[in-house]
Amino acid sequence: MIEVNGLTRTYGAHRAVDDVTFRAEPGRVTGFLGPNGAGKSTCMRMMVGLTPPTAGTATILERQYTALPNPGRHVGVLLDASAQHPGRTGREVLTLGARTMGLPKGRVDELLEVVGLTPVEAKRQVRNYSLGMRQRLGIAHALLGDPKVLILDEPANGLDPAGIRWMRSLLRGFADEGGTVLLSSHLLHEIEVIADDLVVIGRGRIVAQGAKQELLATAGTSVTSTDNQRLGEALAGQGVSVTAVGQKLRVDAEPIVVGKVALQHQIVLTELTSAGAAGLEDMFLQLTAGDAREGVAA
Ligand SMILES: Nc1ncnc2c1ncn2[C@@H]1O[C@H](COP(=O)(O)OP(=O)(O)OP(=O)(O)O)[C@@H](O)[C@H]1O
Repeated sequence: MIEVNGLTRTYGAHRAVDDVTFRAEPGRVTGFLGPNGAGKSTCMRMMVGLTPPTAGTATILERQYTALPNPGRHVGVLLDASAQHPGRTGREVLTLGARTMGLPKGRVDELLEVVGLTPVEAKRQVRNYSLGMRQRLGIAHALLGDPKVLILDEPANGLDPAGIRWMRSLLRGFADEGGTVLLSSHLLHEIEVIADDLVVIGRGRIVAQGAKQELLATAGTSVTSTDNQRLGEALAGQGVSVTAVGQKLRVDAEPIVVGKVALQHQIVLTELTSAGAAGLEDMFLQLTAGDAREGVAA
């Protein structure tokens, strides 16, 4: 269990993290979502004692991280996969970790196998690792002490699709055995498959949180038609809330309501679905609007 209460961090006049409160429960994967610069990493750094909070508290297994004896045996942390000493080999990194935590040497080989780093790769210096290999090494390091809690900052960064699938099943298995997982991402679709709960942060503040299924249920309907303008007006005329999202409309009503209104007004629908994850993504973009940096669309 991770409990964060009123966590705040200011840098000068800038509130990087502003009164953040949430819990990550055992047996569940909690996705910590937000656009670039929202405050995810700063929050996670405060949880593990690397950045002192301006106000508020964070406890892991009911204690502050810095008060945990042999913390690696309780909490696995991966904040920056590139933070390892580049001159050490992967095996050396894990061996050092195992020694610090008082673990048998055999644990290193076990973990290398778990994360799919081959013996040849384990002998290479970290400077020659790809980002995906560094993430695997970081996950191995986080799992080394057989912790009950995992705190992972953007662990999918640099992993290929097979790697992302592997990581998902690894974290699912960890949570299914009663572990607590908190993982951050700025990409919803990356963690929507695996997360049970979501905490959405924008400009340092929590903008939404709850069980993913409940958030999905509130995501409404996604619709496209040959005349979105008229359809939007017709729906609004019936008191239904409508938001334009790109080429689509997101409607706070069941698909059947949208279909009936379209029929009444003789508007041809080209797509009509429960918004589901796409709706959640729209919601995420709206909730964090103003935080996202606009760029040239891909
Ligand atoms: N040491 C620092 N000094 C000043 N400002 C900082 C410092 N660390 C973070 N910030 C600011 O705090 C805000 C939150 O940054 P943070 O790295 O926590 O965001 P994030 O959600 O993890 O973003 P990303 O998805 O890009 O990793 C940003 O505006 C950042 O510039």
